[in-house]
Amino acid sequence: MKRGFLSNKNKKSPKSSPAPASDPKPVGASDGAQVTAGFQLSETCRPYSENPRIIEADYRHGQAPEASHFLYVPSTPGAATVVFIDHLANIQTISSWDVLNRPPPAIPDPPYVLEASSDKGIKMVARRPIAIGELVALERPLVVSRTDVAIAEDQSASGIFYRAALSGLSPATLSTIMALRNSFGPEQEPILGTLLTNYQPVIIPEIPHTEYSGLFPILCRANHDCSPNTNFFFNPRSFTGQFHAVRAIAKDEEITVLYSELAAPRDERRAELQEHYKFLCECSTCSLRPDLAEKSDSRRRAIGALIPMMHAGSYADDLTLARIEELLEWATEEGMYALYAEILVYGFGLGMRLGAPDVARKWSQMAATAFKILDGADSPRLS
Ligand SMILES: C[S@@+](CC[C@H](N)C(=O)[O-])C[C@H]1O[C@@H](n2cnc3c(N)ncnc32)[C@H](O)[C@@H]1O
Repeated sequence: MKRGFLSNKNKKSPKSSPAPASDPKPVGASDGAQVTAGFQLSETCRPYSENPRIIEADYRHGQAPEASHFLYVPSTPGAATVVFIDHLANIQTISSWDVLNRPPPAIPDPPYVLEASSDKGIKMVARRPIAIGELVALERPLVVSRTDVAIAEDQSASGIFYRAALSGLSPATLSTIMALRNSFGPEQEPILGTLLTNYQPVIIPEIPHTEYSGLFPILCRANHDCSPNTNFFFNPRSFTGQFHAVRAIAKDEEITVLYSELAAPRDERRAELQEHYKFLCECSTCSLRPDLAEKSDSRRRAIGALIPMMHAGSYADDLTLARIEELLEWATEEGMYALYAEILVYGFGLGMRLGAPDVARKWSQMAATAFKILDGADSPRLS
């Protein structure tokens, strides 16, 4: 899956009313607000409930269904390690989830270390060989925000909204967030710049049709590669972000993940990465010599052309099993493991349509194996 971007940059608040004239100030101590220097609830915030600890982000929205609220977990003032930013109805749903009261599972002997890189800031590196399908890293998010969160214009560019949202987190959590990389310069408010640099996509099946972004403070240290060696999967059962190795990773090899659209030619991938993450990709695929780069581009284009049909479940009349075989081979050689799995599912459908049940069965089994490698045994795609 493509990395999640916030789509809130110009999102208007649900109901606009005049901005308050004065600077933001903390609400009274009696409401239990954790106030950290520079991070405080704005004067448009007001407590909604103490346990669960929910703050209405902007009372000027009145009872608008899409008015933003903050939920802090755990509720104890000063102890929160996660903030959820969402509409009230979803916030109330989330606050009832027992999984958030349980510690996440731990990997006893994590196979990675974080190191300084010569050119990319911090990087994640394998400290021992990692097997294909191995769970590499796992952690809870510190921030989970719906991607289309409504923020009043007077609170967005100034950072008031996000300072308020983060103000209820524990000081240690806040420090962790503020130590993360911000690849945006003065063009972006610093907290939003940090979130945009590091967010990963979160799908919460219990809340369908809503996209979320999550801030995972270790996972976000992994750099991008156009043929990544891990897949990011958000596991709703444990409410954790996870990296699963999609091929064997050697000791000392950098652990990478995908930030961009895989099935796009190099120039498009680079343009997208430059725009959203402010770097020029020089991964091995982007650094191929011209003839090989052209070959890679045409293969990725061909796979990309299939995606709308895969999503629609439609099949061209002239599509053959041999063509699917060819695309599977290209996806493997291009290191596009997530798309390889999707093509297998699509090929299963084609095999059934063309009266080739043996081929269909083989691809269905291979798809199940691929999903287990990509997401682990909890993959929703295995059911
Ligand atoms: C989510 S952070 C990754 C971790 C980051 N290296 C750090 O120091 O925390 C994203 C930022 O890392 C850098 N980055 C990630 N992948 C890169 C790559 N393949 N080449 C160069 N810089 C990269 C870019 O500055 C990008 O905006």
